[in-house]
Order: sequence, then structure tokens, then C-alpha cells
Amino acid sequence: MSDHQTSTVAVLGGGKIGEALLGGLVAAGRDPRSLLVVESVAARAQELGSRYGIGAVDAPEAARRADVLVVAVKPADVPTVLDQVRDVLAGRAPGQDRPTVVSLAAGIPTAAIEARLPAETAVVRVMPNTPMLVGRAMCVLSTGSAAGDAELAAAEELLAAVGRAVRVPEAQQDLATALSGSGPAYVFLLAEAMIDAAVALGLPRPVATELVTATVEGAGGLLTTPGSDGREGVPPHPGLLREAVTSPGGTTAAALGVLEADGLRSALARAVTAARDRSVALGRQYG
Ligand SMILES: NC(=O)C1=CN([C@@H]2O[C@H](COP(=O)(O)OP(=O)(O)OC[C@H]3O[C@@H](n4cnc5c(N)ncnc54)[C@H](OP(=O)(O)O)[C@@H]3O)[C@@H](O)[C@H]2O)C=CC1
Ligand SMILES: O=C(O)[C@@H]1CCC=N1
Repeated sequence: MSDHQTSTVAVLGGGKIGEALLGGLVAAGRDPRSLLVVESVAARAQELGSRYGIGAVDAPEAARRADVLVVAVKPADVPTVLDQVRDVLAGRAPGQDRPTVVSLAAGIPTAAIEARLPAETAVVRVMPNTPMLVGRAMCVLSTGSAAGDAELAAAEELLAAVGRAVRVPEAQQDLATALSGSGPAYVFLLAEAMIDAAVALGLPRPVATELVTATVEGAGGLLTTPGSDGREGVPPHPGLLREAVTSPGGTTAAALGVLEADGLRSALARAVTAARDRSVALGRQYG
């Protein structure tokens, strides 16, 4: 991988997460001329071009020009898109010249990607999330057998421009997918349900929306600000932050009693398990 300022990043699949990465990199100040998208829906490619100034190419062209080749198609489309770039990658020497393949696809193991590409292709598996678009991604990275520290560090540096990046053993990727990959949807559902509840009780929707979105943002700020739960040197604990809101005999205790009785905690545990299991199944089906 060459220097990140001059390297070319090509994204195979310009859907939701492809756009989050491309848009996030542009918003972080990256030159759009160093970015390429391969997108099978022509109107979508045009949309990304006019929104971010990113050029659209076909898969072989992307494989010829890229220093980093990002796989951002649905798991079922991964075999096809890898087949579309394999021959070009084979013509580029592994190491300095051949691009690192960074896969964002849920569930697909690095070994399955490597098996469809020329030997010694460096593969980095990443589970990102859509807050990438606004520079607030959580990206979880693991390496395949041919990716060394240099490739991992370069992928980390690229993704750090659009949020946080942490390394985990690949065995933890399915669970990371269930937690931070899918996690934004759980928070959005919670926000949506809170807004709808307030509207049902008579609050105008714009007011309810402002109150809920500011509350989610503020709660996120407390969760991520050291010392916010009154302790130093350890990350804030959600339970302590929740206790601080819960006045004896007050409104929060009344609400939490309902949420516990209705099984919110166990529903979330089952939801995360279902997402983890689905990630494993996607890997078995398409990997
Ligand atoms: N959305 C998210 O929050 C996250 C998604 N991911 C992963 O990212 C991947 C993409 O997800 P998402 O962005 O939601 O999916 P989308 O369907 O929104 O995006 C994929 C895009 O790629 C296009 N495409 C399919 N095959 C090809 C091909 N051979 N060449 C070029 N373009 C192609 C699709 O077109 P068409 O619709 O016609 O198939 C579609 O526009 C998945 O593997 C998912 O697991 C990971 C983390 C978070
Ligand atoms: O729902 C999915 O399968 C993808 C992976 C994580 C978030 N979206």
C-alpha cells in the first residue's frame, strides 16, 4: 500500500456502506480524485459522482488502479465481485504492487476471500458502521494470512480518518458485527419508538424529534466522556449513568420498571445473538 495521501482507494459497491466510506473520506478532506467507485446501478454511480466528485469505473479498472480495493457489496455478491478482479490482481505482484483487499462484507471469512484471489493477496476484514459518513465510525479489523503489520496499519490509518478503528481476532468478528455493525439500527429503532410514543401522547413530531435526537446525542456524550460517572481512570459505566438519572420514587424508575417487565434487556440479548448467528450463517452460505 502506498502513502495514504496519494494512494487510490477503489470501492466495489456504492450502496449504503460504500457511500458512508466514500462520503466520510471526502468529508475528512481526502481528494475525491484518489477515490473510485464500482457500482452496478448506473444511476447510483452518477449520484455518488455528483454528490462527492468520485469517478466510476468497472471492476477490472478498479483492480488495475487501486492501492486499496474495498469490497462493499452484499455477502451474496462477494464471490462475483472477487471473480471480476481476480485476473487483474494476478497480474500485479504481491506486496508492493498488488492492492490490499479490504472487505466490509458481514460474515465472510478472510480465508474465503483469499481462496478466490491470487495467492499472497493481502486481505483485511473490517466491520464498519454507517456513522462513518459523519466521521464517527466504529471499525473492527482482522487480518488474513497474507496481510502483515504494514497492510493492517495502512487500513487502520485509512479508516481512522472516518472514526475509530480497533483490531480483534477474526473469531470475534461475527459478534462485532452484531454489536457495532448492526448497533446503529438498534439505537435508531429506540429513537423512533420514543418519538412515536411522544407523538401518540400529543407532542408535535418536530418537537419530539428534537428532544429525542438531542437526548441520544447527549447520552452518547456522557458514555464517551471520561469521568462523567464520577470515577477517574476507567470508562464511564452505563449502569452508573442510568442510576444518576433515576431519582427515588421518580419518573425514570417508573419507566425502567416497564422496560424491564417487558423484557427489553433480554430482547436485546436475543437480538445480538440472532445477529451474531446470522453473520456466521452468511459466512457459511457465501464464504
Ligand atoms: N449497511 C451497513 O450498515 C453495513 C453494511 N456492511 C456490509 O457492507 C456490504 C454492503 O452493504 P450495503 O451497503 O448495506 O448494501 P447495498 O445493497 O446498499 O450496497 C451494495 C451495492 O453494490 C452493488 N453491487 C452488487 N454487485 C455489484 C458488483 N458486482 N459490482 C458493483 N456493484 C455491485 C449493489 O447493486 P444491487 O442493489 O443492484 O445489487 C448495491 O448498489 C454488505 O456486505 C454488508 O454486510 C457492513 C457494515 C455495515
Ligand atoms: O445488516 C447487515 O447485514 C449489515 C451488516 C452490519 C450492518 N448491516
